[in-house]
Amino acid sequence: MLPLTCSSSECGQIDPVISQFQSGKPLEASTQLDGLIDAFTGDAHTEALAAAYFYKGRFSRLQSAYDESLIAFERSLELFSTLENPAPKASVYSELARLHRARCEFSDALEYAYLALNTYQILEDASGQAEQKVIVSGILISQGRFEPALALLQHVLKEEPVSQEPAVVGRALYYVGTAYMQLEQYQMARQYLKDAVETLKQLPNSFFLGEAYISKGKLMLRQANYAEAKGWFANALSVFAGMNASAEMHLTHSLIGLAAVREGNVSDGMKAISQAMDFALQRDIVPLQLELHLVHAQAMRMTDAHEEALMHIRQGQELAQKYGQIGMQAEFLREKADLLFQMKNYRWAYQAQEKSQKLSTSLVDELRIQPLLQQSAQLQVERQAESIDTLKRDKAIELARAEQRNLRNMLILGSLVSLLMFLFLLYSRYNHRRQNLLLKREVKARTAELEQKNKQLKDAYKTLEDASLRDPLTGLYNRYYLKSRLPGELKRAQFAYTATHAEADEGQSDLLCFLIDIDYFKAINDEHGHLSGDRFLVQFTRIISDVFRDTDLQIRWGGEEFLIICRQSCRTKMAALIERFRQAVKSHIFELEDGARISATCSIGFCAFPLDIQQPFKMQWEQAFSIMDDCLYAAKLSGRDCWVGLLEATISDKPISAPANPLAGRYKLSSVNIATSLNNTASITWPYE
Ligand SMILES: Nc1nc2c(ncn2[C@@H]2O[C@H](COP(=O)(O)OP(=O)(O)OP(=O)(O)O)[C@@H](O)[C@H]2O)c(=O)[nH]1
Repeated sequence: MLPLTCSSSECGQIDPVISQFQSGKPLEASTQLDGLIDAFTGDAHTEALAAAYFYKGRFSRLQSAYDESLIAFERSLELFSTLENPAPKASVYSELARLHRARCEFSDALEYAYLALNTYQILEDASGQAEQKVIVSGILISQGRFEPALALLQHVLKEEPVSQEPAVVGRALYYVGTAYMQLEQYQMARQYLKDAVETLKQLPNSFFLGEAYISKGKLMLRQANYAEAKGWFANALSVFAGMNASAEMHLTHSLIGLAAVREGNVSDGMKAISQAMDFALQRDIVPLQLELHLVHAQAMRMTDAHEEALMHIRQGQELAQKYGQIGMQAEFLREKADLLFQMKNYRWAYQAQEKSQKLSTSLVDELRIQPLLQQSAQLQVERQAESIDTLKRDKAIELARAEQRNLRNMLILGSLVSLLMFLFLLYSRYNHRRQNLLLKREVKARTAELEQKNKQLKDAYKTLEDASLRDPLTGLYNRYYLKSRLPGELKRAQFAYTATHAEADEGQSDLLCFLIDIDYFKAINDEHGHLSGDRFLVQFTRIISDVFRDTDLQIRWGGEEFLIICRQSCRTKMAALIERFRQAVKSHIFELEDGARISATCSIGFCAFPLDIQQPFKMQWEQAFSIMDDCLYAAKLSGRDCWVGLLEATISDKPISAPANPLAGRYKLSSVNIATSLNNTASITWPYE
C-alpha cells in the first residue's frame, strides 16, 4: 500500500491504525479510524481528516463496502482539494480508479486513473506513474483490452526505473499473468504468476498476493490439479481474511467449492458457491457476481446440469454486457462453447467460439487472436474428429444394420425354405399316401381281376378237365377220370378190412364194381341209324343215373360198355342192386331218332372189391377187373340179359387142383362165392370151357 503523503502531525495517529489493518485486524482498525475521523472532524485538521477518510475509503473498498468507500473517498478528495498539495489527491484518484474498477465502472475508473497519472506526471513521481500504469492495465484487462494493457505493463516492467519497487513489480507481474491466463497461454501465465507471488510476498500484507494466489489456484483447476488448487485458494483465503476482504473471501470459498464439485463433493461445493452468490447479490458486487456466474456455470457443467449452467452463462453474459466487461463476455462465451461441446452440440459450440473470437478480435493483437484461433482450430479438429467418430459410428451402425438386415433376410429365406420343405414333405406324404391308396386300390382291383382270371382259369380248366374227363355224348366220366379216382378208393376199401378199421366200417366199405354191356347194340345202329344209337345211349345213361347214386363212379368205359363202381357199399346188397338195374333197362322203352320205340337188355359182369376180405391186399385192381370182364363175357355167353359176378373168394398162392369152375382155376381161387341172375351157377357158361 502506497503511503499517503500527509505532512500533518495528526496524521501520525493514523499510522498505528494502518498497521493494525495490515496485521490482520481490519474491523478493529476500521473502528479506530472512525474514532479518529470523529476526533478530526470539526477541528482544523483538514489534512488529517482527509487522510482518515482516505484510509476509511480504502479499508471499506478492501472490505467490499463500495458505497461507504465511495463516500469516504469523495469526502477525502473534497478535503484534499482545499489544500495546495496535489499529491494526496493523486492517491485518492488512484483509489477511486480501483473502486470504480471493482464496481465495473470502467470509464470512471479509467478517468480517475488518468487523473492520477497526470498528477504524478506533473509531480514527476515515477513511482506514482508506474502505479497508475499498472492500475490502468488492470482496468484494460478487465475490459478485455489486452494489447494496450500488456504494452503498458511491459513498459512498467522493462523500461521504468521504478519498476524495481516490489509492490509495483508484483502487481504488474500479476496482471501480466492474468492477461496470459485469459489468453490461455498457461505456461506464460504460470511463470508470471509465480514471479508475482514471489515479489508480493516481500510486502507486509498485499491484496494482490491474495489475487495472485487465486489466479494460481484457477490455473491448477484448469489443469484438474484440485489438491494444489485448493492449497493456493487456502493461501488466498488467509490473505483476504487478514484484511476482511469479504468479497474476495467469498470468491475464494466459491472456488474451493468448485474444486470440491470437480472432486465429486457436489453438495458442499455447491453450498459454498451459492453462499458466495447470495453475498454478491446482497452487496450488489458486480465483478463477484460475474465471477460466481462463471464458477456456477462451470460447477453445473461438471455435474451435467446443462440447463442451469446455460442459465448462469446467460445471466453472466447479460451482466458482463451491461457493465462493458468484454473480457468476461468472452469468458462466458468460451464457457458456453465448452458446455455445448460437452453437450455434443458442436455446431452451436463452434458458433459460440466464433462469437467469442469476434468479440475479442477488435480488442486484442496477434497474441490474443493466435490462441483463440488455435482453440478454434482445435475445436474444429475435435469437431471433425467427433464427426469422423460419428461417421464411423454411423457406418458401424449401418454395417450392423446391414448385417442385421442380411441375417433377417437369411432368417426369412431360411424360414421360407423350411416352410417350402415342410409343405413339400406334407405334399410328398399326402402324395405318397394318395399313391399308396391308389396303389392299394389298383392292387385290390388287380387282385380281384386276378382272382377273377384265376376263377375263369379254374373254370376253364375245370371245363377243360371236364371235357377231357367226360364223355361228350352221355356226360358220364371216361376211363381217364377213373384213373385219378380209383387208387384212393381201392386203398380205402382194402384198409377197411384191416384190424383197425373193420369194426368201424362194419362192412360198409366195399367197392361194388359192375361192367355193363348193352345187348345187340350194333343191331340198333344198323337198323335205326347211328343217331338213334346215340340217342339210345343217352337214355341208357339216364337209367344208370336213376339207379345208382351220384356219389358212385359212373364211367362210360367205351362204346356201349359202362363201368359203375359203388363206393362205401356192402357186397350183400350187390345182387339186388344190379337186378334192379337190369329190370329198369329191360322195362324201359327207348325212343329212337327215327321215331321207333324199342326195348333192350343188357349183360353185366361184376366183382366185389376186395374179393378176399381176409387178404384185402392180395389182389390188384387189374386182376379184379379181369374177373369182372370174364363174368360179363360169361353173362353174354349164358344168353344175355343177365348178370354174373363174384361176391367173395379166397385167393390162393398155389394153383387149384380141382377148381369148382374155370374162373377159380384161372385166378387160383380156393373158394369162390358166385352170384348170378340165372337159375344157378351151373347155368353159367364160362368163356374158358
Ligand atoms: N350209335 C353208336 N354206336 C356205337 C357207339 N359206340 C359203339 N357203337 C357201336 O356199337 C356196336 C357194338 O357192337 P358189338 O360189339 O358187336 O356188340 P353188340 O352188337 O352189342 O352185340 P353183343 O354185345 O354181343 O350183344 C358197334 O357196331 C359199334 O359201332 C356209339 O357211341 N354210338
